Amino acid sequence: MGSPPDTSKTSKLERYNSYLRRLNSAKLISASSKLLFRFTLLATILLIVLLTLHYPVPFLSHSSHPSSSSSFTSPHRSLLSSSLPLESIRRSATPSRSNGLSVLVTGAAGFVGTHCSLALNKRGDGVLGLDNFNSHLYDPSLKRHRQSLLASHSILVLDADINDSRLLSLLFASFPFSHVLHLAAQAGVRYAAKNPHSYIHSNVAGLVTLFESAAKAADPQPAIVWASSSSVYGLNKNSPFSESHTTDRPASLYAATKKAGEAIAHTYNHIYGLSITGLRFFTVYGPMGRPDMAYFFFTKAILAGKPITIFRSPDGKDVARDFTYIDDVVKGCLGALDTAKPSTGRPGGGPKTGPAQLRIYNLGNTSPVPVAKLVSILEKLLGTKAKKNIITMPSNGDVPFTHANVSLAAKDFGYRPTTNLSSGLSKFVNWYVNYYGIKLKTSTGATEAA
Ligand SMILES: O=C(O)[C@H]1O[C@H](OP(=O)(O)OP(=O)(O)OC[C@H]2O[C@@H](n3ccc(=O)[nH]c3=O)[C@H](O)[C@@H]2O)[C@H](O)[C@@H](O)[C@H]1O
Repeated sequence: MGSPPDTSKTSKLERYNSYLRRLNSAKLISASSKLLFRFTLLATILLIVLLTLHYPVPFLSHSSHPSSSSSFTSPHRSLLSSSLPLESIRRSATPSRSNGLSVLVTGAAGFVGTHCSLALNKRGDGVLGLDNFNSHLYDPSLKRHRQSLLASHSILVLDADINDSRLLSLLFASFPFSHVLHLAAQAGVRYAAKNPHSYIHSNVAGLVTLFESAAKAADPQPAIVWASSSSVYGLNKNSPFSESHTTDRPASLYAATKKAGEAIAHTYNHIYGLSITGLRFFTVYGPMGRPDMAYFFFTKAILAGKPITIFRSPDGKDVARDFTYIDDVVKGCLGALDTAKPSTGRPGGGPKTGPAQLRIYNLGNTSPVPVAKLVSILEKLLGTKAKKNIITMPSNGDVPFTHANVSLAAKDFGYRPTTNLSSGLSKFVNWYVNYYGIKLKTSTGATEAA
């Protein structure tokens, strides 16, 4: 019998060949992954270049723009850090008086935002404004007008949404704001039934974005004063409304989002030590006001000879509001800013060093006036009779009356409203006829367009 063939050499050879095959395929894989990596890198760079060319950063500063709008369905693109006008921001936000505040005002081209920004600037505080100039409630050309007015006082208003967390973080990281006056919000009680998600977007998501950025990106953390609303009292029957009353029966989604905001404020105060003050505004009116509010569109309709609808409560009583003049509200906002204590959180959202201030105040006029009376004041001021259509208040989120007790704000920062509805509306009408170029023929006669 012959000896079995010697296979040890052939199997060694096979093992060596298989090793070479593995090595080659590994090289192939590595070469192709390198190629893939380079290709991906190149494609990404190309994409970035293309995006930058096609979508230039939307930035508006002191210029007046005809009509740009944004909404929660098409949020603003974030401002890139390289395109932030840091020098203009610094100039606008730096106080001109010693120990002045440096305030980031959100909603600065809004009604209350504009008046507060002007008042802060007048006394030497620094102001940087943000506004998204949306067209939800009224034609944003009035917001552009307010922006131009602010620009004439060297106050910069950036075209930006409070949901832009990247921008907010950049701003907080770039400038040490001592305070935030947060007035950007989706306002309007009845509009909430038409566009509910805009309220969630601004009053809930936007508020969280602001608190997050202030808590985690700012060093030092600013103190925050923000706009809540009298509407949180909802169907509360105790009058006058006091901060100690329960607010668990909101009548509109608007009210519910403001109430949610107060709860969210509590959380950020508790966890991150943000100093937060909520101000419950009571139907604020005056020059440069909101065209969607009753006193404003009643004026327009009366002058045009068109009918107006006046609501009566379901029990047949007059509907009444604690109408509050803008200058009084501005004094309240400044008082709240001046008495706000610093936040106690550590930069980067670290644990707070101790409890921080958490406050809520009513800012009202303390004397409710029936809507029918407001109309009769307007009739006198405009010299024209209104065509009135009186109906029972539809179930649209409205409440029958509001009435503020302001003793807490009076005690803590000397808040004392001084303007009654007649003199406040007189100032509004003067502004209105000037702004829209309307001539009142005589003090008691008819009116005509200029
Ligand atoms: O304090 C607030 O928290 C809110 O104030 C404001 O809400 P309101 O008090 O509802 O003001 P506004 O619409 O001017 O109606 C005034 C009166 O006219 C009555 N009203 C209204 C419309 C109409 O066609 N007829 C009518 O009688 C109506 O029934 C009411 O009695 C802000 O808009 C809101 O954003 C929020 O800040």
